[in-house]
Amino acid sequence: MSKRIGLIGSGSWATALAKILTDNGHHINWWIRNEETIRHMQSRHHNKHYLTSVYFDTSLLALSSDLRSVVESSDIIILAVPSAFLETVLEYLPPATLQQKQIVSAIKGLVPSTNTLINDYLEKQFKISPKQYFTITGPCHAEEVANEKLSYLTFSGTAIDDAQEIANLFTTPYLQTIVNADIIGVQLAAVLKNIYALGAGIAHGQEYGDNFLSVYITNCFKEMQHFLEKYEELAAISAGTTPVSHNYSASAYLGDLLVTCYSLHSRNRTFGNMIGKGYSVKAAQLELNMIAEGYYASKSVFQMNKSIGAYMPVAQAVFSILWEQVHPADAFEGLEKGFV
Ligand SMILES: NC(=O)C1=CN([C@@H]2O[C@H](COP(=O)(O)OP(=O)(O)OC[C@H]3O[C@@H](n4cnc5c(N)ncnc54)[C@H](O)[C@@H]3O)[C@@H](O)[C@H]2O)C=CC1
Ligand SMILES: O=C(CO)COP(=O)(O)O
Repeated sequence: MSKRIGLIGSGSWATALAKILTDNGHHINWWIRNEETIRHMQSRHHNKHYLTSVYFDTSLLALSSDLRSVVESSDIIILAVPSAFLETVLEYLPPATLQQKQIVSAIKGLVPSTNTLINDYLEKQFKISPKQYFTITGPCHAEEVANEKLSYLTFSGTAIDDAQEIANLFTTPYLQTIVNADIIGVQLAAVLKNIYALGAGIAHGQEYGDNFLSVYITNCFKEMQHFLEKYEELAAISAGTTPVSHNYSASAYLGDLLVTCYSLHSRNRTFGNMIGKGYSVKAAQLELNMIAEGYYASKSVFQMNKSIGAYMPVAQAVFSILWEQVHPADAFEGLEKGFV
């Protein structure tokens, strides 16, 4: 019997994932927070707020604002809400309801209140074991999925056969899937690239050009590797093992950094661009009306890095602009001389 799929969230990414799954003929139990969005989807067959051009075969959708019933009627639970809302969304869900389920995080962020990876949060709060946990990462903007532009997603899980089975649900003519066991590395790479893309937007807003941007991204990539190496060194010391290495040239690493820094679809880049042009954080958030994960991530990574001790001048500069009111021109001037 095929596994029942539950999707949690109704922003751009959840809507894109629902399109991919329903294009493959899969039925989805879909948790949508807002009853009005559900009614609109039922009567007009699309999400009135996100990816409005995507129309659904609603006979494949069981829409509900009751999270517990969606979870209880599904075997695979896909989390696709912004990291900042994850704790509130799951707040009243009894941990027992998630047992025996496969949990797939499509979130590119850390839990901001504790600066933890999603798998660590789920293990602590819901006793989700590493074998139950999977991630979806890779360079893929929801808007291009809506237009069926060929894209690649990476499915990671320590239970590699299960990760492959989950990836197969998503493989379509416009979506290729890649599978690996690297859940920690791909999550951290996704968190960091959001910070760097936000910084790329700031640089653009400050009127730096393409030449600078390429040097900026090169240095961000180095910084990402350095952070991950230090992170793995510490993890290995505490586990008494040898450090894990990552395939940094894979598309979930370099590819996602590039697309998010360059693409005009990127919310992080757009948000940064406004900051670079002089908007306040509040004004940029209101104007964007979507979530730029890099805003929260810059603070979480700054705090995490107090114990990791990686040399991260770019992430530090983005943090100082967003959270310490340092002027973008001053922060970027500080970076200019150090780039290689
Ligand atoms: N949009 C994209 O192309 C991609 C997004 N992602 C990741 O997917 C995750 C979700 O992002 P998007 O769907 O793009 O976000 P979005 O900005 O498109 O949607 C925001 C969602 O948050 C919900 N929301 C707003 N306030 C809330 C609250 N107080 N409590 C609970 N929910 C609330 C909104 O209803 C909406 O469903 C993020 O971690 C993002 O990094 C990953 C890959 C691609
Ligand atoms: O993760 C993404 C592309 O791979 C989406 O990035 P943004 O959140 O910046 O739009």
